[in-house]
Amino acid sequence: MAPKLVHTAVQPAGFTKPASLPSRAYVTFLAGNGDYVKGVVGLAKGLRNAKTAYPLVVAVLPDVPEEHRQILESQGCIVREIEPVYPPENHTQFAMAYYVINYSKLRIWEFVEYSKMIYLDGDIQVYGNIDHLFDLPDGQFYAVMDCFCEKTWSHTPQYKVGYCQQCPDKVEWPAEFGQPPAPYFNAGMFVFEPGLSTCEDLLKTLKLTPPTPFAEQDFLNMYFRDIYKPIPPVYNLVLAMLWRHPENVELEKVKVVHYCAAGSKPWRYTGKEENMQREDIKMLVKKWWDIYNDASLDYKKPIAAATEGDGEPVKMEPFIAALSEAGAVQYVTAPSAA
Ligand SMILES: O=c1ccn([C@@H]2O[C@H](COP(=O)(O)OP(=O)(O)O)[C@@H](O)[C@H]2O)c(=O)[nH]1
Ligand SMILES: OC[C@H]1O[C@H](O[C@@H]2[C@@H](O)[C@H](O)[C@@H](O)[C@H](O)[C@@H]2O)[C@H](O)[C@@H](O)[C@H]1O
Ligand SMILES: [Mn+2]
Repeated sequence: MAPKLVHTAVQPAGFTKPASLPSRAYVTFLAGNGDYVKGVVGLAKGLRNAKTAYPLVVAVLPDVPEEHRQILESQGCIVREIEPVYPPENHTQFAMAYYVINYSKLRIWEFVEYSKMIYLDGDIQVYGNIDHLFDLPDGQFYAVMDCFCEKTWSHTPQYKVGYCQQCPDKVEWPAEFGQPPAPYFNAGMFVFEPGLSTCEDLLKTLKLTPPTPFAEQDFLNMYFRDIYKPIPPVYNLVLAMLWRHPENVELEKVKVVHYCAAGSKPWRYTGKEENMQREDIKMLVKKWWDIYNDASLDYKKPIAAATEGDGEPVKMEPFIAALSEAGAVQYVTAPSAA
């Protein structure tokens, strides 16, 4: 079913897309009326800070309140409502109970006005320009490999034998277990091509696939297994890599940070959970807040170019001066951090 266009998709400045570029956009997913909207505001400002040429589309579930949608639009986001997607009836124990809502992420394959998109979780921040990923060859699914060492993986055979794809030589995959697991990606960030037939097939296949602990991440890994191409961890630093595989991380080169470790969501950070008092974690949380609170990164609505009758552009300065004197012109600022 074609996505309901709840808000007219405008090409906001700050994400100005040169006319010649093919239709590309970043896309994230927002559910509920809770605090993840802060994550998405931070992401929108981070992409602006990284000087991306492309807009940020936010796929929102119907339960995202109008106030949150307006906050996102005031930050230059293109807000698109999607229909929820639920897994088949199941008694699966998801790694996190709320993962059941994450299957709705699959709706982004319906955004066919874009030829290529980069999906980013709302708890991700972009610290360096990654627009070049849009130029990766079509027909593949690009994402960063995950790590199996966190407790969230304790249900798996690899966790039980201490095998991790991040260090395949450290613990041999036991031959009696058969083939080692195929390369497995973290579904917080990926480069993909929307397509209605792919979307239909995803949803049809989902109906026949028993849910598993990592919900849509497991499903996407199974579905795209044959065209999955790993990309370097600089494009999605799963924070646990800092203590699980520091030898695989060059923090100064990291462009994308994924605040998915327990206790690391910056807008909820208390520092109480395991690993949360690490200097690198505290630095990365501060880095996120510096962008979130930076008013210079708030979206500034472009003033529509007006022209005199003879087609000459009108000089806007005098009008702006008069309006600002009257206190009528102000830029929307991000919601308070409170
Ligand atoms: O209450 C919620 C939970 C999740 N999400 C979205 O779903 C994504 C995946 O969830 P999360 O990042 O918490 O999973 P993790 O990567 O931490 O396992 C989030 O980044 C958000 O974009 C949301 O909008 N509201
Ligand atoms: O719904 C399943 C979720 O699975 C993933 O969560 C992470 C997180 O659980 C970490 O705590 C684990 O350590 C990590 O391995 C795991 O991938 C994605 O980041 C998220 O976008 C979503 O797909
Ligand atoms: Mn995440």
